[in-house]
Amino acid sequence: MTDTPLSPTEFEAALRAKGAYYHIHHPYHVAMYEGRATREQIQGWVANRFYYQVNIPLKDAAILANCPDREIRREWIQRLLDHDGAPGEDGGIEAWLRLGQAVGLDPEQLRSQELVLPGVRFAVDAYVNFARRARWQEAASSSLTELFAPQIHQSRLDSWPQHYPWIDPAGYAYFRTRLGQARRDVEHGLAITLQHYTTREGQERMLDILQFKLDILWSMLDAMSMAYELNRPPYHSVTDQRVWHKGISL
Ligand SMILES: O=C(O)c1cc(C(=O)O)c2c(n1)C(=O)C(=O)c1cc(C(=O)O)[nH]c1-2
Repeated sequence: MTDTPLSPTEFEAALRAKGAYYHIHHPYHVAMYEGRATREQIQGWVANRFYYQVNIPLKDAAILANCPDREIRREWIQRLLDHDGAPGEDGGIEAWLRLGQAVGLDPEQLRSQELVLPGVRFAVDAYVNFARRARWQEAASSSLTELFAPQIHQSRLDSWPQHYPWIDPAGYAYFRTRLGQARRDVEHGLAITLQHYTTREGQERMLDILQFKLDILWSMLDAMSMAYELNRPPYHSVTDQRVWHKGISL
């Protein structure tokens, strides 16, 4: 491997090239987008993704906790407010609960996490734990899968209403709100990343970190494919009960 660092333009292009592995290309996502998903598959996705939603603020709080730079914290804290809601306002988690209702799920069932598959839980937990332990710049840059997120939110807004008339359109507000929030997050995350990784070794490491994050998103959908497409949820060969753990609080 050469030691010559990539220029900021080349480095950004290398990051964007990782979009080839974004979960927008996962067969589970493609099926949802193309209108081939069943009601149970959509509900399973919404219920499992809820675990990602509730963990994003924990992940961002971990980044804040590790970051000594006040200017960065002042901007980063917006991400917590986006999901948790500023005082007196609803945030993304409430919006996701409304998406749940729109697809026929009871908010209490989402909150109970009883549908969250172990594979999804482990993948999301890996993201939060990485943010707790990594240098804040590395954890911040791992959010850059959001480079590709506006396109995936837009794909749902464009295709779901026509394919799934049974979904209450009020549920789509989350995707619409994220279009702008993700673009703003990316601007900040990209600025931190381009400034922090100036050696070739560092840049290669960052590309590995981005792949780790892509693996998390892909693995979540793999677990959902097993459960809801192949009808092989955990322990399917021994029971049809959801016996798996629902999170161990420490
Ligand atoms: O629906 C999606 O496919 C998707 C993907 C991602 C992502 O790429 O990590 C995020 C989101 N949505 C999202 O809604 C969101 O708030 C979010 C925060 C982050 C992050 O890493 O900090 N990713 C994502």
